[in-house]
Amino acid sequence: MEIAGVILAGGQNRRMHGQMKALLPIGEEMIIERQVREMKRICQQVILVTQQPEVFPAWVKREVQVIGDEIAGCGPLSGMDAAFAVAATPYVWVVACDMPYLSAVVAAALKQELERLRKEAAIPRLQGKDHPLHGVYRVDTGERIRELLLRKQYRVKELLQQLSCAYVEERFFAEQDLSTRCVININTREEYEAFVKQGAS
Ligand SMILES: Nc1nc2c(ncn2[C@@H]2O[C@H](COP(=O)(O)OP(=O)(O)OP(=O)(O)O)[C@@H](O)[C@H]2O)c(=O)[nH]1
Repeated sequence: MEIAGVILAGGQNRRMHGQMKALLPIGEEMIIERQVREMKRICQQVILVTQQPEVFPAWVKREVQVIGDEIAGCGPLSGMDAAFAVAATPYVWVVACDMPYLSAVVAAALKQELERLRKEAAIPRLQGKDHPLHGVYRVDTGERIRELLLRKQYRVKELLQQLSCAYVEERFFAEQDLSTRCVININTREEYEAFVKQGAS
């Protein structure tokens, strides 16, 4: 598939009172376990970008490449910048560490769409909202990310404006029988508790 998976886990988890969201259990597994398993279905390389490698269990360090931000703490673009620099594939699938339902099937479809339309990124756009943190990018867009960081432009929205993007909407998901729940993320304790209560699996 020529694609690397990137899990961004360098945020401050403020809305979760500092608790690392990647380690939250959903059903039998932690989110990170589900994510690594799902990414390995299509990715030759899986990269975890975090400033807190010590909180992750030892198996994570065996299974994935753990790196830190180079330009630290400026939001998701910091993690993307570091990961794109070490990715050894032409494409990169980026996710946030708080997405339990990320989908390899969706990522593969995004990559195909990106190639078909000869774009630089393929981004889900659902109910009018863009989801760059379940997006597929050409790895050479890393240069643009670095430039943005050096100009102190830290918004992912800014990156999307600079790239030629294929925006993939509900119709695409429906036509290919893909679930849109891949973009769900958990930001707060309340959201997490609601998730567990409804018996999320
Ligand atoms: N590597 C890296 N990842 C980041 C950084 N900032 C945010 N992220 C990740 O990007 C994703 C989206 O981040 P947010 O939800 O905006 O921030 P958060 O830290 O998770 O949560 P809050 O502090 O509650 O806003 C999460 O997976 C974060 O871990 C950063 O500076 N570096």
